Amino acid sequence: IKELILLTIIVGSGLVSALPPTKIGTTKTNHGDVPVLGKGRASLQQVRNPHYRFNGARAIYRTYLKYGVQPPDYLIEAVAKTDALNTAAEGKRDTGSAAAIPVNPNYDIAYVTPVSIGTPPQTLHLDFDTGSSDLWVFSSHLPASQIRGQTIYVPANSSTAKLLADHTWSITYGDGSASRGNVYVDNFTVGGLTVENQAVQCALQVSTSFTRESNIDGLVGLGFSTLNTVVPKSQLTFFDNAKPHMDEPVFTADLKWKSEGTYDFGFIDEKKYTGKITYVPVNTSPGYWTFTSSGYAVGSGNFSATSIVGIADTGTSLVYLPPSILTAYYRQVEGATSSRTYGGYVFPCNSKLPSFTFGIGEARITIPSSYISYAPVTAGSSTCFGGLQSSSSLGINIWGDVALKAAFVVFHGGNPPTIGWAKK
Ligand SMILES: O=C(c1ccc(-c2ccco2)nc1O)N(Cc1ccccn1)C1CC1
Repeated sequence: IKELILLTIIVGSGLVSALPPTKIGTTKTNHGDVPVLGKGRASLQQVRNPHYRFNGARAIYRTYLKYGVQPPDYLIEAVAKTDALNTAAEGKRDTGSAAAIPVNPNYDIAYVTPVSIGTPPQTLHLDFDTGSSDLWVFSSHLPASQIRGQTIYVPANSSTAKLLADHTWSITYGDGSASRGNVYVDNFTVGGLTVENQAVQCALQVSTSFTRESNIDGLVGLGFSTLNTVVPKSQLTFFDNAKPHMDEPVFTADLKWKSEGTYDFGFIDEKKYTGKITYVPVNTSPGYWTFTSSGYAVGSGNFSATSIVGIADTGTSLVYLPPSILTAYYRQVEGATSSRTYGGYVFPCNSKLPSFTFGIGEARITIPSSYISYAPVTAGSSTCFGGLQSSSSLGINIWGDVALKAAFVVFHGGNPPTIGWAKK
């Protein structure tokens, strides 16, 4: 009976898998292909259960029940105690969920998310940006001339703010915008998830494009911390600081066209997507969420299988792709031209636009044509600016909000990081 119990524990625990059978053929079931080993026989491949938490006492307890033997009291107590120890060992499990609000009701120029900083909490609306790794805010250190309606963070009014002496930062973005300043640490809360001693970079100077955007009070960098610009000691992003306290080392982006979406931290909300999530590898060296798309299709045309290396960037409004893809797309748009005046592809606003599909492995994400007719070049114009533009002057392909809002995107910060895409 002892050997039997031991064998039951080892196999029942799912710690080992059955040896792979020699496949003769396969038959379709709702669990995918099952190998058929001749008439009326099949063999099922076991796989490791990643969520399994070993509890030896429970395995023995189950064996007693299996043979109809009443488990002794000490065993019942042992099962409960082991479960409690497992949970305690895993530590507090935090998650957060916060709104991603378009800064402009008519055009998805950018999205902001309410955050709380300091004690008592100061609420600012920040642009969550997977294309950078600095968390910086409009602050009381800015000259009044550079503030136009933004909410500022006043570290002097926070009892938990601490200046990081002799630390400064300076960042320049791809569109030429820039900011610089000094650094505090303080409590930082997003959707109920708090990080204490988060580096909060306070702006002493911002470029005009930030001053003009009155609905953005700063940025939360969600790129890799290697990109952080604080000197002499670079600082960790909110995500890197929060990861050890979260159920899963993930955050997800569910951006929406002209409406409010969400950023979730520490969990994947199954209600926010349909079908399955397809994960692909991430190259972390550039510091961005860099991945390879498997190709594209214009409208209902054939899928062109071609590797497109690019980044998933919530902080960039549009999609920037190689010129060859742009030509293939805009060739289908009546009156489309690449305009030097407006700096990109424009077309008559009443032109019929095809959708644009991109590949994630075998999966396909389709950007509806309504997302690609981005905005009139100037208020009231009948010429519209395209949501797909050329990356030739950037040196990097960027899947910005126009693509991200067509999907549910999982930024998985595991070892190694991966990125997952699902339809919704
Ligand atoms: O804006 C940036 C961007 C973000 C962060 C940094 C940076 C410098 C130092 C640390 O981070 N540099 C950028 O340039 N885009 C998107 C983009 C948009 C338009 C044109 C070029 N690029 C980075 C992700 C590629």
